[in-house]
Amino acid sequence: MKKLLPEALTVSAFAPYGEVISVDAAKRHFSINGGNTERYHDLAELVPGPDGKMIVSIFRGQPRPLPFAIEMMERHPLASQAFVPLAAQPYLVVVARPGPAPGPDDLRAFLAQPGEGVNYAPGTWHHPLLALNEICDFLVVDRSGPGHNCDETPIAPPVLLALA
Ligand SMILES: NC(=O)N[C@@H](O)C(=O)O
Ligand code: NI
Repeated sequence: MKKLLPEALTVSAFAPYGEVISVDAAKRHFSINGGNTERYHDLAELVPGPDGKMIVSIFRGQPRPLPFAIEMMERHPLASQAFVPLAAQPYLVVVARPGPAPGPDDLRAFLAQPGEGVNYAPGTWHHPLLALNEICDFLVVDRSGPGHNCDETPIAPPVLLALA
């Protein structure tokens, strides 16, 4: 089974798939509230899609055992989907570029640190939430609206996601 090792999550590396949501990723930040607060501004392109609206949810993810077989990927063709970790644990992100269904060689993995969120652009292939180490909560911003917004595809043969 092909092994997939994660790389560090950076703005440039993740650019084909969406945005990184973090203080360090901010293009613009400025002081507000009389100097009490710094605003890290406009971090992600939220796309609700046709007749949709963006909603905020919390996903409580069970930790995934590693190594973990990546057997499927999904995409949301109509809208973006953002995950922001609320726990002090790293997590894994496995993605492939928007477009035709990916094969085992098209996958990339990133190790996201606490404080680093991701926003999947519409159509970005990704594996469902991959929490690590303990039950972790994530704030999720994604679409509510009519129509089909989740395609799944098998990854065959599966790819073995590991940290080393
Ligand atoms: N099903 C669902 O809402 N979650 C997935 O889209 C995911 O990316 O975890
Ligand atoms: Ni998803």
